[in-house]
Amino acid sequence: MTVRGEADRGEADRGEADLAAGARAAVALRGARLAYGDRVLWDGLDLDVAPGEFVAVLGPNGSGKTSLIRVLLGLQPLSAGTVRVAGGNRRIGYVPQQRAVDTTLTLRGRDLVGFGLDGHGWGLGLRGRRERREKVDAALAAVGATRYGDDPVGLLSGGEQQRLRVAQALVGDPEVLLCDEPLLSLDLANQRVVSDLIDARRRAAGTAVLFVTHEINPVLPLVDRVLYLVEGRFRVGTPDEVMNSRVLTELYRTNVEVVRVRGQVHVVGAQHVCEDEPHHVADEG
Ligand SMILES: Nc1ncnc2c1ncn2[C@@H]1O[C@H](COP(=O)(O)OP(=O)(O)OP(=O)(O)O)[C@@H](O)[C@H]1O
Repeated sequence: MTVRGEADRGEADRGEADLAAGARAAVALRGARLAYGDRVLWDGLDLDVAPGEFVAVLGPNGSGKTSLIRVLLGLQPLSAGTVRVAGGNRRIGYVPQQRAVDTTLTLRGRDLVGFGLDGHGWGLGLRGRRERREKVDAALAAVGATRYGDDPVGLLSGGEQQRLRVAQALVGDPEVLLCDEPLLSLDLANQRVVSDLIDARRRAAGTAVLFVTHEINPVLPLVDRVLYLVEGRFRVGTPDEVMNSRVLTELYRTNVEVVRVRGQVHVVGAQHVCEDEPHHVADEG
């Protein structure tokens, strides 16, 4: 048992409350630091993502968004701090960027979705095979892909392929869904379909969502909180708390104006920071 004096009790109680919140969270990062050599992508990152919460991860090229996803997938160790994901790596769904698939790919949609099921525990028996097929059928139906579930993936449109990737990520009933620019190169209608599918899932099943994106507007109505990364600095908060001129000017260290037009957020003046200047390391979190 640890004995502590009055003076440090407040601090310790806060620490315990923090630990309790972390234990309930679907994703908990504490004092997380990621550096490649002497280049620090982020440091001192504390983030709890609650079950069912939708967190958008924003930031310019090279700010470490994909690296954060890799840490959560267990593919990249932290340089310091801790990371915990509910259910461990087996309960994570992952939706990658939409990208062109070789048109000669003869793999069927339902096979692609089936890759999302852990091969273990299903057995080779009839019952295992039937349960597996039912799960895949349900996942195909949930994303509206039943019609083309038996077609070769290479012949499907980008939007249809992306629905299958969402089905693949969801078929294993994940507690955490990690999405890395899943709307890139989709038209507006398909952006809407894919983001609505993800939103429906987190509402129905309490799946926590971390959603990396360059463009917040297509998901703005769904976003509970934003993690905004810029050159080693970051802010976490609601879209209103983070996506405003004062906070983004601090983050980018240049004059940035955030304008809201018809419910959309437009960031003016930040683009040149990531396009013209080499990415460099900031020394603070
Ligand atoms: N394994 C690695 N070793 C060294 N540097 C790396 C490694 N992985 C990524 N980087 C560098 O870290 C930086 C952050 O990369 P990351 O892909 O996480 O950024 P990002 O925010 O997702 O960028 P983008 O928006 O361009 O996709 C990049 O400059 C990248 O070159």
